[in-house]
Amino acid sequence: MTNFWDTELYLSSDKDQLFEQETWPKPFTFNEDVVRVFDDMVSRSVPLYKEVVACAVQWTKAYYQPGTKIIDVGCSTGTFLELLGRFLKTPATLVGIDNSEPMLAKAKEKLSGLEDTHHIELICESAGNSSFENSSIVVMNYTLQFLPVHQRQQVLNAVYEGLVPGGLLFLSEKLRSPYPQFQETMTRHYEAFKTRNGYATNEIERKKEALENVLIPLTQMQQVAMLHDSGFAAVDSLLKFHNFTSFIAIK
Ligand SMILES: Nc1ncnc2c1ncn2[C@@H]1O[C@H](C[S@+](CC[C@H]([NH3+])C(=O)[O-])CC(=O)[O-])[C@@H](O)[C@H]1O
Ligand SMILES: O=C(O)C(=O)Cc1ccccc1
Repeated sequence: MTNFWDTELYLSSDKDQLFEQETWPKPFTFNEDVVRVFDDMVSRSVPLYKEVVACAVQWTKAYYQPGTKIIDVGCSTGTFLELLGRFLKTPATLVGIDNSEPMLAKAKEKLSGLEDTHHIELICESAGNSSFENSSIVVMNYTLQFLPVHQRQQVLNAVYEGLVPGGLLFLSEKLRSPYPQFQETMTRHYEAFKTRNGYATNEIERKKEALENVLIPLTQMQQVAMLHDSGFAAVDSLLKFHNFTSFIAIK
């Protein structure tokens, strides 16, 4: 098998040209049009996307406890679960949760090759209603940021409650700096990253408007405080590029 760090993610979608067209999703939502281009959109819009997914796999392999569940909240098209399923040798129960039906339809297709090895469950529900019972791994990459701010603590509380002792939460979020000057510079550098990845200025501006009040970033201090308040004692950050950060938290 290919060396882990040389392996490619299983990405399959059309090119993201949504915000170049006459109409675009405003407010932003994960509808069929977005799902059709999602893998290209996420990999060109999230800094270090491949590295984050790969790190989530490595940490999952390090903290997985046989007989428990591995849950990906906001699993989208199943990219993390697919990479994990290929590299996790012990048969496991892999659970993908997402509230977008078209995302899960895509995930089902992507994960179909792993059904002989792993037990796969795809659940269409809002993370606010999910149970995390008997899980040793909960991955939540760029999903909490889409929940209303007042619901986030309750979801993290439920994750903490559901994890078995020694269990891991791997959380990635788009954050904002509490210092306006840093926030402004970070945004500029993030937009330059999108430009380098082929997005035109009007695409960047339109998407920014569409995401207003939909993707609500917290500061790192607010996010870490929420993790501690839900019960996690050990919380650390693992990767950060501009305003995108990944955290690990152990029960
Ligand atoms: N309340 C909710 N409940 C459940 N799912 C939700 C909710 N709100 C949004 N979603 C789902 O969360 C996912 C967010 S994308 C995650 C990327 C993935 N983790 C990846 O690593 O490829 C990140 C991004 O698009 O920036 C989408 O699939 C939504 O349908
Ligand atoms: O924050 C942004 O500007 C993004 O484009 C991140 C993102 C990536 C994929 C779907 C929605 C938001």
